[in-house]
Amino acid sequence: MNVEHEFWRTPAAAPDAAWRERARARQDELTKPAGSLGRLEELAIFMAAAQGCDRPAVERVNIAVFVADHGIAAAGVSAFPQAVTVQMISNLAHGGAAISVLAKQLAADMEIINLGTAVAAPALVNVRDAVIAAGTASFLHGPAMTAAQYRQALAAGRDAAARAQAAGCQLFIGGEVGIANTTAAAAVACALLDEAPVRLAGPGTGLDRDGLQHKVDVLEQALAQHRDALVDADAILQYLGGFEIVALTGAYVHCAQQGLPVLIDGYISSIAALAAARLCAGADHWFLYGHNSAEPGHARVLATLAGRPLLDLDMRLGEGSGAATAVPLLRLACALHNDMATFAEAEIAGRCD
Ligand SMILES: O=C(O)c1ccc[n+]([C@@H]2O[C@H](COP(=O)([O-])O)[C@@H](O)[C@H]2O)c1
Ligand SMILES: Cc1cc2nc[nH]c2cc1C
Repeated sequence: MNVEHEFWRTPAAAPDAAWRERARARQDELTKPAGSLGRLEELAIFMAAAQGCDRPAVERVNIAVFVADHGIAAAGVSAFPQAVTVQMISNLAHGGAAISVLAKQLAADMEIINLGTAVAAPALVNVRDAVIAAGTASFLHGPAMTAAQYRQALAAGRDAAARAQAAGCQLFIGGEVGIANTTAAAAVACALLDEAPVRLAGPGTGLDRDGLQHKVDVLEQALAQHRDALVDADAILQYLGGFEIVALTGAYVHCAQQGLPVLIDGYISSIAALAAARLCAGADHWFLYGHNSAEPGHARVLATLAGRPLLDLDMRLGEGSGAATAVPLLRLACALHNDMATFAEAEIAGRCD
């Protein structure tokens, strides 16, 4: 591996403490009892520190949806057939996917990035071709991807984040689609957290009880088989991850290194965020968490990241949909911070003490 090009090893600096303190002082001057806007105050303070300014904004949002297939799908671990992944590329491109609708409502820029499906996707003008292979290999039979493919997937994510930043984006959202990716993500999380599959695997797209038991069995078998190889986060992602999971990881690392705040989506995205924090010291300082996924293992992953999701709507779709749904809250938090009158401006009496 060429050490010079291992961008994911460079630590991320923390958001600016001086701007954070200035924003906190402003919040205390606004016409409300201090702290009465609760976490909306914290959100605005975070954005002011992240953007290094006293009037933060979340108008320009970029959503990058990474799509890839998974060899582990052949083990029967999803409620849906693998063909859905490639079919969803067309749906995303034609505006029919949930995230397409949300992106339009938010006036967000959306990129669809094809990292490789079992059946090749049709060429579509608004789908970026970043195909690495026709999906990963099954991690029941060997590593999910080669070391070269791992680096390629990280770089695909980094490049998407770099394009977003070059376009002036103020908030980055990563989304994913990939049948069976809750199994790959669970495998990565089990290895990173040294947890048993029964604690982190869930129904995904809708497995029944027997289906979930089979998924747990598959995960136990794979983790036992690769135990000696899973020496660090790089090996864990290479052996057990998926192209879209690794691309999300690369995108989050780059955002953090460039000081671009990220709104993390659900189960798969949060596991990529955990991996990013393991690869790149300080990356998680730049992460906000959009929602609490209904996938049961999500809470355990968020607890490790000390992430407090903004919404709890029983969503479990992926695509970036939970994060996108939380964007209006961030916008409102910034509007309150920027536009409310201070006590002095409104000539309102302050606290008695
Ligand atoms: O993001 C989540 O919390 C989430 C939870 C469950 C399922 N998903 C989506 O469902 C797909 C994976 O589910 P599965 O059952 O095929 O592993 C994949 O396309 C994900 O985007 C996403
Ligand atoms: C239809 C469908 C849409 C999705 N979007 C993300 N994961 C998905 C899984 C399915 C099955």
